[in-house]
Amino acid sequence: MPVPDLAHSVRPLTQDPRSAAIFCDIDGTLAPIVEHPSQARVPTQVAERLRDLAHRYARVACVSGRRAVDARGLVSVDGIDYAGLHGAEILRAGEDRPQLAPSVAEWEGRVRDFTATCDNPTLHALQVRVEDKGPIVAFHWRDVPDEEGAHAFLRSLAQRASEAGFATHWGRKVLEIRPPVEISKAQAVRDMVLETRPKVALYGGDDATDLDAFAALDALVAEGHLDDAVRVGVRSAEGPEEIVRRADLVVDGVEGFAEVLEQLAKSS
Ligand SMILES: O=P(O)(O)OC[C@H]1O[C@H](O[C@H]2O[C@H](CO)[C@@H](O)[C@H](O)[C@H]2O)[C@H](O)[C@@H](O)[C@@H]1O
Repeated sequence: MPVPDLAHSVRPLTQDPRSAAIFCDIDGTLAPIVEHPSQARVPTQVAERLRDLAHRYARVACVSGRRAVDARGLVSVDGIDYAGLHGAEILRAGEDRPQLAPSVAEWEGRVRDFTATCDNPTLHALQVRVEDKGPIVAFHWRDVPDEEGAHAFLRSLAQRASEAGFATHWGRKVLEIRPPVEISKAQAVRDMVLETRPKVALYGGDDATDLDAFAALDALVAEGHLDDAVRVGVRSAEGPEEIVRRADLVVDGVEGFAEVLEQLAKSS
Protein backbone atom coordinates (compact mmCIF):
# COMPACT_ATOMS: atom_id res chain seq x y z
CA MET A 1 0.00 0.00 0.00
CA PRO A 2 1.55 3.39 -0.92
CA VAL A 3 2.51 5.58 2.02
CA PRO A 4 0.25 8.66 2.20
CA ASP A 5 1.92 12.09 1.73
CA LEU A 6 5.30 10.48 1.13
CA ALA A 7 6.20 13.01 -1.55
CA HIS A 8 5.36 15.83 0.84
CA SER A 9 7.37 14.30 3.70
CA VAL A 10 10.57 14.02 1.68
CA ARG A 11 10.11 17.34 -0.12
CA PRO A 12 12.72 19.11 2.08
CA LEU A 13 15.28 16.80 0.43
CA THR A 14 13.94 16.41 -3.08
CA GLN A 15 13.63 20.14 -3.67
CA ASP A 16 17.43 20.43 -3.62
CA PRO A 17 19.16 17.02 -3.57
CA ARG A 18 22.64 18.56 -3.86
CA SER A 19 22.09 20.10 -0.42
CA ALA A 20 20.65 16.99 1.16
CA ALA A 21 22.09 13.88 2.82
CA ILE A 22 20.52 10.43 3.21
CA PHE A 23 21.44 8.06 6.05
CA CYS A 24 20.01 4.54 6.33
CA ASP A 25 20.22 1.73 8.81
CA ILE A 26 20.64 -1.70 7.15
CA ASP A 27 19.07 -4.70 8.95
CA GLY A 28 15.32 -4.22 9.23
CA THR A 29 15.46 -1.06 7.07
CA LEU A 30 17.22 -1.96 3.80
CA ALA A 31 17.46 -5.73 4.37
CA PRO A 32 14.59 -7.87 5.64
CA ILE A 33 15.23 -9.55 9.00
CA VAL A 34 16.11 -13.22 8.53
CA GLU A 35 17.14 -16.04 10.83
CA HIS A 36 20.90 -15.74 10.39
CA PRO A 37 22.89 -12.50 9.80
CA SER A 38 24.82 -14.12 6.93
CA GLN A 39 21.54 -14.85 5.10
CA ALA A 40 20.50 -11.18 5.00
CA ARG A 41 20.12 -9.63 1.54
CA VAL A 42 19.45 -6.12 0.28
CA PRO A 43 16.98 -6.38 -2.62
CA THR A 44 18.60 -5.52 -5.97
CA GLN A 45 16.15 -2.72 -6.63
CA VAL A 46 17.01 -1.09 -3.29
CA ALA A 47 20.74 -1.30 -3.99
CA GLU A 48 20.21 0.20 -7.45
CA ARG A 49 18.20 3.03 -5.97
CA LEU A 50 20.96 3.81 -3.44
CA ARG A 51 23.50 3.84 -6.27
CA ASP A 52 21.33 6.31 -8.12
CA LEU A 53 20.84 8.54 -5.11
CA ALA A 54 24.59 8.61 -4.44
CA HIS A 55 25.04 10.44 -7.77
CA ARG A 56 22.37 12.99 -7.06
CA TYR A 57 22.57 13.77 -3.34
CA ALA A 58 25.31 15.48 -1.32
CA ARG A 59 25.96 12.32 0.70
CA VAL A 60 24.47 8.85 1.07
CA ALA A 61 25.61 6.56 3.88
CA CYS A 62 24.61 3.35 5.62
CA VAL A 63 24.87 3.39 9.40
CA SER A 64 24.90 -0.13 10.79
CA GLY A 65 25.57 -2.32 13.81
CA ARG A 66 27.53 -4.64 11.53
CA ARG A 67 31.22 -4.20 10.83
CA ALA A 68 31.63 -1.56 8.13
CA VAL A 69 33.22 -3.99 5.66
CA ASP A 70 30.37 -6.47 6.19
CA ALA A 71 27.88 -3.67 5.70
CA ARG A 72 29.48 -2.76 2.39
CA GLY A 73 29.59 -6.43 1.37
CA LEU A 74 25.90 -6.77 2.13
CA VAL A 75 24.71 -3.57 0.43
CA SER A 76 27.23 -3.82 -2.42
CA VAL A 77 27.04 -0.19 -3.46
CA ASP A 78 30.24 1.77 -4.12
CA GLY A 79 30.25 5.52 -3.85
CA ILE A 80 28.55 5.65 -0.47
CA ASP A 81 29.98 5.60 3.05
CA TYR A 82 29.48 2.86 5.62
CA ALA A 83 29.53 3.61 9.34
CA GLY A 84 29.87 0.30 11.18
CA LEU A 85 29.73 -1.05 14.74
CA HIS A 86 26.90 1.34 15.60
CA GLY A 87 29.03 4.33 14.65
CA ALA A 88 32.40 3.24 16.09
CA GLU A 89 33.98 2.90 12.65
CA ILE A 90 33.70 4.50 9.24
CA LEU A 91 34.54 3.08 5.82
CA ARG A 92 34.54 5.95 3.39
CA ALA A 93 33.60 5.64 -0.26
CA GLY A 94 36.64 4.66 -2.28
CA GLU A 95 38.70 3.52 0.72
CA ASP A 96 39.65 -0.07 1.57
CA ARG A 97 40.06 0.10 5.31
CA PRO A 98 37.66 1.45 7.89
CA GLN A 99 38.77 3.82 10.62
CA LEU A 100 37.93 2.43 14.03
CA ALA A 101 37.68 4.72 17.06
CA PRO A 102 40.88 4.11 19.11
CA SER A 103 38.90 4.09 22.39
CA VAL A 104 36.91 1.11 21.04
CA ALA A 105 39.84 -0.67 19.37
CA GLU A 106 41.81 -0.85 22.59
CA TRP A 107 39.07 -2.99 24.18
CA GLU A 108 39.01 -5.66 21.47
CA GLY A 109 41.29 -8.13 23.30
CA ARG A 110 39.41 -7.80 26.58
CA VAL A 111 36.01 -8.26 24.90
CA ARG A 112 37.34 -11.34 23.10
CA ASP A 113 38.82 -12.82 26.30
CA PHE A 114 35.60 -12.25 28.23
CA THR A 115 33.29 -13.64 25.55
CA ALA A 116 35.54 -16.72 25.18
CA THR A 117 34.61 -17.54 28.79
CA CYS A 118 30.93 -17.51 27.73
CA ASP A 119 31.41 -20.37 25.28
CA ASN A 120 29.94 -23.22 27.32
CA PRO A 121 27.70 -26.30 26.82
CA THR A 122 24.53 -24.39 27.76
CA LEU A 123 25.15 -21.83 25.02
CA HIS A 124 25.58 -24.67 22.52
CA ALA A 125 22.56 -26.59 23.79
CA LEU A 126 20.43 -23.47 23.41
CA GLN A 127 21.86 -23.00 19.88
CA VAL A 128 22.69 -19.35 20.54
CA ARG A 129 24.79 -18.05 17.63
CA VAL A 130 27.85 -15.91 18.29
CA GLU A 131 28.74 -13.11 15.86
CA ASP A 132 32.30 -11.88 16.41
CA LYS A 133 32.55 -8.26 15.27
CA GLY A 134 35.96 -7.62 16.83
CA PRO A 135 35.44 -5.13 19.66
CA ILE A 136 31.74 -6.07 19.85
CA VAL A 137 30.48 -9.64 20.19
CA ALA A 138 26.83 -10.41 19.50
CA PHE A 139 24.78 -13.37 20.79
CA HIS A 140 21.78 -14.13 18.57
CA TRP A 141 18.78 -16.21 19.61
CA ARG A 142 16.39 -15.68 16.69
CA ASP A 143 14.52 -18.87 15.80
CA VAL A 144 16.43 -21.12 18.20
CA PRO A 145 14.27 -24.02 19.50
CA ASP A 146 13.81 -22.42 22.95
CA GLU A 147 13.88 -18.63 22.43
CA GLU A 148 12.67 -17.94 25.97
CA GLY A 149 15.31 -20.16 27.54
CA ALA A 150 18.03 -18.58 25.38
CA HIS A 151 16.86 -15.08 26.29
CA ALA A 152 16.92 -15.95 29.99
CA PHE A 153 20.41 -17.43 29.70
CA LEU A 154 21.63 -14.30 27.92
CA ARG A 155 20.14 -12.09 30.63
CA SER A 156 22.43 -13.79 33.12
CA LEU A 157 25.36 -13.50 30.72
CA ALA A 158 24.62 -9.76 30.36
CA GLN A 159 24.63 -9.41 34.13
CA ARG A 160 28.01 -11.12 34.32
CA ALA A 161 29.37 -8.87 31.55
CA SER A 162 28.21 -5.74 33.39
CA GLU A 163 29.83 -6.94 36.60
CA ALA A 164 33.06 -7.52 34.65
CA GLY A 165 32.99 -3.89 33.46
CA PHE A 166 31.63 -4.26 29.92
CA ALA A 167 28.70 -2.46 28.34
CA THR A 168 25.73 -4.49 27.12
CA HIS A 169 23.15 -3.67 24.50
CA TRP A 170 19.94 -5.44 23.48
CA GLY A 171 18.77 -5.32 19.87
CA ARG A 172 16.37 -7.40 17.80
CA LYS A 173 16.82 -10.85 19.40
CA VAL A 174 20.47 -10.09 19.99
CA LEU A 175 22.61 -9.24 22.99
CA GLU A 176 25.86 -7.39 22.40
CA ILE A 177 28.85 -7.25 24.74
CA ARG A 178 30.68 -4.00 24.07
CA PRO A 179 33.55 -1.89 25.38
CA PRO A 180 32.35 0.45 28.15
CA VAL A 181 32.91 3.56 26.04
CA GLU A 182 30.49 5.80 24.16
CA ILE A 183 29.39 4.06 20.94
CA SER A 184 26.53 5.65 19.10
CA LYS A 185 25.10 6.09 15.64
CA ALA A 186 24.59 9.71 16.72
CA GLN A 187 28.32 10.43 16.55
CA ALA A 188 28.66 8.93 13.07
CA VAL A 189 25.71 10.91 11.72
CA ARG A 190 26.89 14.10 13.39
CA ASP A 191 30.43 13.73 11.99
CA MET A 192 29.16 13.09 8.46
CA VAL A 193 26.78 16.06 8.55
CA LEU A 194 29.49 18.39 9.84
CA GLU A 195 31.90 17.15 7.14
CA THR A 196 29.50 17.47 4.23
CA ARG A 197 27.40 20.40 5.44
CA PRO A 198 24.07 19.52 3.80
CA LYS A 199 21.12 21.79 4.58
CA VAL A 200 18.76 18.87 5.16
CA ALA A 201 19.28 15.26 6.24
CA LEU A 202 17.09 12.16 6.37
CA TYR A 203 17.69 9.13 8.59
CA GLY A 204 15.71 5.88 8.35
CA GLY A 205 15.87 3.12 10.94
CA ASP A 206 13.93 0.50 12.86
CA ASP A 207 15.70 -0.17 16.17
CA ALA A 208 16.88 1.32 19.46
CA THR A 209 20.29 2.39 18.12
CA ASP A 210 18.55 4.36 15.39
CA LEU A 211 16.94 6.55 18.03
CA ASP A 212 20.43 7.89 18.73
CA ALA A 213 20.68 8.94 15.09
CA PHE A 214 17.27 10.64 15.35
CA ALA A 215 18.60 12.53 18.39
CA ALA A 216 21.67 13.59 16.41
CA LEU A 217 19.43 15.14 13.77
CA ASP A 218 17.39 16.90 16.49
CA ALA A 219 20.58 18.41 17.91
CA LEU A 220 21.99 19.41 14.52
CA VAL A 221 18.79 21.29 13.71
CA ALA A 222 18.67 22.92 17.17
CA GLU A 223 22.28 24.06 16.80
CA GLY A 224 21.62 25.52 13.35
CA HIS A 225 23.84 23.05 11.45
CA LEU A 226 20.81 21.75 9.53
CA ASP A 227 17.80 23.73 8.31
CA ASP A 228 15.60 20.66 8.48
CA ALA A 229 15.64 16.91 9.16
CA VAL A 230 13.38 13.99 8.31
CA ARG A 231 13.34 11.02 10.69
CA VAL A 232 11.85 7.92 9.10
CA GLY A 233 10.70 5.26 11.55
CA VAL A 234 10.54 1.76 10.08
CA ARG A 235 7.79 0.03 12.01
CA SER A 236 8.09 -3.64 13.01
CA ALA A 237 6.65 -5.94 15.65
CA GLU A 238 10.04 -6.08 17.42
CA GLY A 239 11.21 -2.47 17.23
CA PRO A 240 10.89 0.00 20.12
CA GLU A 241 7.70 2.02 20.30
CA GLU A 242 9.71 5.31 20.23
CA ILE A 243 10.83 4.63 16.68
CA VAL A 244 7.24 5.37 15.67
CA ARG A 245 6.64 8.08 18.26
CA ARG A 246 9.76 10.08 17.41
CA ALA A 247 9.52 9.77 13.63
CA ASP A 248 8.34 12.44 11.20
CA LEU A 249 7.36 9.72 8.78
CA VAL A 250 6.45 6.12 9.66
CA VAL A 251 6.67 3.31 7.11
CA ASP A 252 6.03 -0.40 7.38
CA GLY A 253 9.09 -2.61 7.13
CA VAL A 254 11.70 -2.69 4.41
CA GLU A 255 9.06 -2.43 1.70
CA GLY A 256 7.91 0.85 3.18
CA PHE A 257 11.45 2.21 3.32
CA ALA A 258 12.09 1.10 -0.27
CA GLU A 259 9.19 3.38 -1.25
CA VAL A 260 10.90 6.28 0.53
CA LEU A 261 14.05 5.67 -1.55
CA GLU A 262 11.93 5.50 -4.72
CA GLN A 263 10.35 8.80 -3.85
CA LEU A 264 13.73 10.41 -3.13
CA ALA A 265 14.88 9.31 -6.58
CA LYS A 266 11.68 10.12 -8.44
CA SER A 267 11.45 13.76 -7.52
CA SER A 268 15.07 14.72 -7.88
O1 LIG B 1 22.15 -1.36 12.65
P1 LIG B 1 21.69 -2.47 11.73
O2 LIG B 1 22.26 -2.37 10.35
O3 LIG B 1 20.19 -2.62 11.74
O4 LIG B 1 22.30 -3.80 12.37
C1 LIG B 1 21.75 -4.32 13.60
C2 LIG B 1 22.18 -5.75 13.77
O5 LIG B 1 21.76 -6.43 12.57
C3 LIG B 1 22.07 -7.82 12.48
O6 LIG B 1 21.25 -8.54 13.38
C4 LIG B 1 19.86 -8.41 13.09
O7 LIG B 1 19.60 -8.88 11.76
C5 LIG B 1 19.82 -10.31 11.57
C6 LIG B 1 19.60 -10.61 10.09
O8 LIG B 1 18.31 -10.25 9.68
C7 LIG B 1 18.88 -11.09 12.49
O9 LIG B 1 19.11 -12.48 12.33
C8 LIG B 1 19.14 -10.67 13.95
O10 LIG B 1 18.17 -11.30 14.79
C9 LIG B 1 19.01 -9.16 14.10
O11 LIG B 1 19.39 -8.75 15.43
C10 LIG B 1 23.55 -8.05 12.71
O12 LIG B 1 23.79 -9.42 12.80
C11 LIG B 1 24.07 -7.34 13.96
O13 LIG B 1 25.48 -7.44 14.01
C12 LIG B 1 23.70 -5.87 13.89
O14 LIG B 1 24.14 -5.20 15.06
